[in-house]
Amino acid sequence: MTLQNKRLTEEEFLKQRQEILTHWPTGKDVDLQEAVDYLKKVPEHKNFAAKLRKASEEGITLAQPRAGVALVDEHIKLLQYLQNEGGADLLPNTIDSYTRQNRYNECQVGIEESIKENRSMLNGFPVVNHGVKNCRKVLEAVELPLQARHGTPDARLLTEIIHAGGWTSNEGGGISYNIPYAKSVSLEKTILDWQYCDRLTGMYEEMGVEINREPFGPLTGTLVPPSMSNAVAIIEGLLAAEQGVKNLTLGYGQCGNLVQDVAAIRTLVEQASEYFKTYGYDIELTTVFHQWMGGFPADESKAFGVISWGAATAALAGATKVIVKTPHEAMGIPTMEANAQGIKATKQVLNLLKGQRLTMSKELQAEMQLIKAETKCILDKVFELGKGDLAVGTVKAFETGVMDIPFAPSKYNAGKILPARDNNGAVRYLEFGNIPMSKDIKDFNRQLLEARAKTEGRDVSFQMVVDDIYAVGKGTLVGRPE
Ligand SMILES: CC[C@H]1O[C@@H](n2cnc3c(N)ncnc32)[C@H](O)[C@@H]1O
Repeated sequence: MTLQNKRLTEEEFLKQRQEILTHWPTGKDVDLQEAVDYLKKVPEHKNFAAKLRKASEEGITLAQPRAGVALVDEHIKLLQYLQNEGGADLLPNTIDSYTRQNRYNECQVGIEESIKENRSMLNGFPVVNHGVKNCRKVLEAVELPLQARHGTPDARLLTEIIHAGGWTSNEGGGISYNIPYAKSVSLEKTILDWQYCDRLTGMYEEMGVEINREPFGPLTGTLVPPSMSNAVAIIEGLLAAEQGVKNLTLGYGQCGNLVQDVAAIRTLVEQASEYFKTYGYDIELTTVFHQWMGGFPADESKAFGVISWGAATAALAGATKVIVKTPHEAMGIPTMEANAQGIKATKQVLNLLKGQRLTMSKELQAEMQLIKAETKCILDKVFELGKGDLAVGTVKAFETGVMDIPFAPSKYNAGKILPARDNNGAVRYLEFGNIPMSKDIKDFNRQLLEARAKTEGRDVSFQMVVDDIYAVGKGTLVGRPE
């Protein structure tokens, strides 16, 4: 398959499908028509796209945790607890790391060990090994829509199984589930593989089943400048739309400065809508705001402060959905109770702020214009590199460092970009690498960092980046010198 941003033909799709469904025995239980018939019987209140639409119309922000354990019955108990005790509005199925690397044999070992040890020996739900019937068992045990949340470069079999299993949303994308999640998986391969996943979604839509797609907004979750993360989100949205996806949630990871975060969400909606219109895609667009994805304070009370700030920002931005963190974030996988506490704290704030929005101001306007201009610089270059083909342009953009994600493990990422916070905690570009920003944008970013340097009595330097990475965990937003 040559890479191009063009809808897969049925022949190209079915040829891949035949092979993909043999990658694990559970693939043989996937039958597209039977799956459509099952999905059409899923009640509306358990359809992810429908619930997002309702929230968007009502102007409310939904709360969704992350959660996943090795065994089906324990996973069901966990999700029921997060639904009933936590008050979650949407439910996740966080998938384990072996599944994300297509290492299903090791999942099998993890499942057996979990049974033996009577505790989860995997860091998520091994959905491919559990298969369609168990996905349906999970769906039928809860009263909320289900989504797969993972980090899978090749998610073709996973996507086939989750949707046949009645789950009506899938997170991920060819960039966002490669660059932050893999070291040596080619970007061309993951874009091709995610075109398959999006084409399958498009086929369900054409057969009358609504399926939501959610590119992974936060990327490395470490000081990613809003314009870089918005550029990735818009590209993955456009690539998905070309394959027939209709219902998209574009996302963004909280940086911490209120005006910048609200500007990022508002600009994401505006700019993505402009591109969908330009390229003739009729998309139902919603947004997801991820509570702080960087280092967390170990102290649980302080962690609740970070969680609540993320909830407040999501509400004031008017995001359709907020992804919830837990007071165990600094430790690792949360207990069921801690996970529920994160949701309850979040919903308390969402309810207190219901109907409130950050009003327009000259600062907010200026930040939106800056993010829009920076994002346009990046996307214009991507289209130019691809000679109009977005998929080809994206691969070339990463090869040349035009697109560059801070602190990404992938060897296909240039890693020349360096972000740091300005004096108000907004994330700025300290080093641009080969990112093609205009001179006035570069000067403006520099100016803001110089202002911080002056306040702190030190030079703009890499030390600022290091200080900012540890700051939130140590209790501040900006990493001031000690
Ligand atoms: C994207 C990274 C986030 O996913 C969270 N996470 C990963 N696996 C699980 C899991 N199995 N249960 C709950 N939270 C999880 C992790 O704590 C981090 O906040």
